[in-house]
Amino acid sequence: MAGGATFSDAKPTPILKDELDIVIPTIRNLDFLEMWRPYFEPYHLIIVQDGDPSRTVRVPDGFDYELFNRNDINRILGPKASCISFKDSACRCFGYLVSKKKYIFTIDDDCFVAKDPSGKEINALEQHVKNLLNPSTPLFFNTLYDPYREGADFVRGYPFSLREGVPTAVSHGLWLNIPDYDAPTQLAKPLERNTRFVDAVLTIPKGTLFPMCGMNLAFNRQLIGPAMYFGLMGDGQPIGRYDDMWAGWCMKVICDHLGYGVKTGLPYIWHSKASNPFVNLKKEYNGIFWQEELIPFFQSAVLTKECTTVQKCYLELSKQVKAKLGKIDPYFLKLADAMVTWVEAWDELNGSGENSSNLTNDPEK
Ligand SMILES: O=c1ccn([C@@H]2O[C@H](COP(=O)(O)OP(=O)(O)O[C@H]3O[C@@H](CO)[C@H](O)[C@H]3O)[C@@H](O)[C@H]2O)c(=O)[nH]1
Ligand SMILES: [Mn+2]
Repeated sequence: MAGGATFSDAKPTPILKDELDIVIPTIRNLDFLEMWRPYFEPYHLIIVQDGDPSRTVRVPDGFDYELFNRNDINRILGPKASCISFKDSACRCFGYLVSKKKYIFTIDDDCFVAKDPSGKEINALEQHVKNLLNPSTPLFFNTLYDPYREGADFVRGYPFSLREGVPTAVSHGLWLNIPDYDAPTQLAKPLERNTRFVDAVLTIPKGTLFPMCGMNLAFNRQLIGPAMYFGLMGDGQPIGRYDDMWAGWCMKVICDHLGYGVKTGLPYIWHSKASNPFVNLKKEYNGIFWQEELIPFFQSAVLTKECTTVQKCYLELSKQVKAKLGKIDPYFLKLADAMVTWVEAWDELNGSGENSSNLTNDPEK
């Protein structure tokens, strides 16, 4: 062909390369990154080292990262460090605080690259970005799942007035192999593994809460960052393994109020490690019965029209936590205060977000 097209052999720039940070909480070495290298190497990592700050975390060569241990958290936040959990994966939210990027992907260090039924490796980061850059449909359920996906669309009867969708704030990925079961379920079904790959992304309808798991999660930090506080857990706290749940409930109430969407489904990661169910039972047991009162609280939480920014919504929620949940346990009074401290720390490091209510509805902007 005369003058045939020429193709440079330059690799395409990884999507959102300079707009996304990968946040990893860890008490281990990070050899797991070797498997993720093709997907993560172009991105900046924020490693939050939990536990003993004098321990050295081994990070494979070639990654661009910042590492923060407890000494760094205390140095950067001063007294406000009290809102960041110690000896619990909830510490990861410090990474959201110090990031300067528009998007966050957080992943646990026992999560590996999964394969789809065809045997192809799943680029979890790429799928999360697709989920975040495409709108959500929380106001009317599309029975053919994600209408913005290649080869799908809105089905007959779907109102055209709603087909623009709303900006997506959170993309909640799932897990093959070890599913995110609570301790009682883990104890009852120790050998159960999740082998079911469901090729779907769903928007969680407005007004519906869900159990958000933090091990394979991405979000638009600019839209919803101040709400992604992983509640006080671990050392000195009467509850554990409910940090991500707490964040998910607060976040969803605020997304519903501000008109943002939350998706769940693809991408899958391979969760390799079943943590000890007996240890988990000790951590979770308060949460297992407290949640029977927490869920109705969030289901009935009302945010007024004065709540025009995420911070204002979050501070209003913390007031309601203090007023209505303190009777369950004094822990919730401490948690309500920690929620305020988190917003203060967020505003100190990132500005008050007064203009965040003027965010465009264009998920690209
Ligand atoms: O004290 C700690 C314990 C762990 N980490 C880091 O946090 C993640 C998760 O740790 P792990 O995989 O051991 O914990 P899981 O029982 O699988 O639970 C996690 O998965 C979700 C719930 O199922 C939720 O994300 C976690 O609770 C790893 O990166 C550890 O290194 C920590 O920082 N501090
Ligand atoms: Mn795990």
